[in-house]
Amino acid sequence: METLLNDRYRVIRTLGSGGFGETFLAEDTQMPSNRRCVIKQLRPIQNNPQIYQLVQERFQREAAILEDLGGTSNQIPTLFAYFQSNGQFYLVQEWIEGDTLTAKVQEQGLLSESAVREILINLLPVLEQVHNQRIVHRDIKPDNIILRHRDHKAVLIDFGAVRESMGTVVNSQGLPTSSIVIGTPGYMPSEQAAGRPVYSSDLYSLGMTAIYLLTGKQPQELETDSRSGEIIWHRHALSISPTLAGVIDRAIAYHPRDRFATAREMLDALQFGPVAPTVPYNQPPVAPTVPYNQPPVAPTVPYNQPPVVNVQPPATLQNTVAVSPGSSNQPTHQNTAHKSGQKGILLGSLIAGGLIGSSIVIGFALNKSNQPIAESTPSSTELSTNSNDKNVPPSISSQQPIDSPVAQQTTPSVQEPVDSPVVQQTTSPVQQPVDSPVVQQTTPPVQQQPTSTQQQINRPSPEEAVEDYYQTINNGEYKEAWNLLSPSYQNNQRLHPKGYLSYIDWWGGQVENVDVEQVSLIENNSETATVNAQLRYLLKNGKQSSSSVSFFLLWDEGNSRWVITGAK
Ligand SMILES: Nc1ncnc2c1ncn2[C@@H]1O[C@H](COP(=O)(O)OP(=O)(O)OP(=O)(O)O)[C@@H](O)[C@H]1O
Repeated sequence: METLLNDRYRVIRTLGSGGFGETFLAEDTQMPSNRRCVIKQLRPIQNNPQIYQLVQERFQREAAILEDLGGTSNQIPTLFAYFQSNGQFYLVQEWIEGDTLTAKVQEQGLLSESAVREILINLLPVLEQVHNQRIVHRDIKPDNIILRHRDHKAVLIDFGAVRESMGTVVNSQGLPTSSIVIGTPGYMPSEQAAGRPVYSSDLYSLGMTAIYLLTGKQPQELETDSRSGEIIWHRHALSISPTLAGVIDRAIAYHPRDRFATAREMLDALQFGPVAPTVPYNQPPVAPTVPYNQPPVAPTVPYNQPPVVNVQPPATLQNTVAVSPGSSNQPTHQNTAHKSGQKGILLGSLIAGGLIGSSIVIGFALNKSNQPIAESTPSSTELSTNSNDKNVPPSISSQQPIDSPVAQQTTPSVQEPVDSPVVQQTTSPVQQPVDSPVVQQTTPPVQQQPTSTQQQINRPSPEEAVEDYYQTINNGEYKEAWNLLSPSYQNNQRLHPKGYLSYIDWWGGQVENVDVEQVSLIENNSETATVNAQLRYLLKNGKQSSSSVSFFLLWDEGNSRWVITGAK
């Protein structure tokens, strides 16, 4: 049966379907040529009339930005129109006839160095324009770059901000903010995964894209150096020049300050090189970007996670995901990112590097299947996310993360709900979510670092941190609670196969309340702590269960809070 969207656009076929809705190729029946166009359907994450108005406003704002962008570069699809229908939002865009870079590699094999250089040289001026308009694309990857047939130019599609507007919620201060961050595991650097994208986040994604073109390897297929966290990719592209390798290395540096500051800088290095690579080309990637024991400044992520290498991710990990942003209202900014310091490097690399692949930050929603997300009972155990496991009551095991999602329909066993992570909100400077995901904000005020004495005085106890974590959940502040988990925990694919969506599916969808019946400190030093907690879950279906969980906490100096790095 013929579908006519908005009484105007005749759908020819579906191009794809993601977590936000479908994308159609259509023809415009109200144009003399019946010109073809791409219609992207977007569904708000929350089906809530109060939120709808906010989503609408934000959608309009972001669409206006897209219109501007399309008008300034012919390597960005023109926005023809936008409309709303049946509670859903639609963008009508120029159809770019061509092949995505993914399709190109799949069909023709690896690209040569000169082809990759040409693509980069072709795209970097576009990115420069985008960044000059204070916009971060947020989802650069081979799937989102189309080589246009007519002129062989690279066209950048699928800007993240409009999709991000679908995650608009009201924060605890009553202000609209986005509950999600858009990005693709492996292509998205850690600061973006934490909700603080900067311009060079796009350069990172472009660097990872170049690696894919040269090696055919998705980020998750690349190993990460266990000491430095750097991505090991040179061995898969031995014949490329030191100049290109150096440019890519610098683009994919874990820390934004080690990357090119601008797209223009990267372009110049590519054209006029050489640049000093973060890791000398051909040298075994042992040397970290910065010394591992360099004094950290406000780590945003724990650094003592076991390194992971060569994780084979599910194929879906190339998909764009929506992720809970960092709990910061602070605008995305490099100053903020600088605070991560060295501590963040290893973990970040784990994330950015490819570990990600399997675990990253992953978001949610965007599961391509339209199936409800399996949410596992949060338990220090993790509920398996295998389809076979979906109906199995989660059990607690040392391997199971606490708040893993699993679509669990059965009555939780006593061991089931365990849960989760931790961290304390009260003393941490609250990082506010960025208001407009699309527009890069200006420099946030630099947080003052408390003195060590102050820190000791103000530091909440680990037991309080665990209690506060559950209080946050009981208050329905799921995003805040999620941000109390370390990135590696958030990114645990086993526990959070759909990232934040898995998390809220469990906590918001199935758990009514959690009582922390008892907490006891097992171990505590200046950096880490272990807390045992006796938890009692009241589920929305009326069932109750109890479990005893050990939480592992890491003191996050920069944010003056404990974060949960694991549980069993
Ligand atoms: N303007 C465009 N011109 C041509 N093809 C496009 C355009 N926009 C998207 N496409 C193609 O349509 C297909 C689906 O696009 P879409 O952006 O929905 O991808 P997705 O990754 O499945 O969704 P999402 O990123 O929202 O989860 C992809 O193959 C993409 O290359």
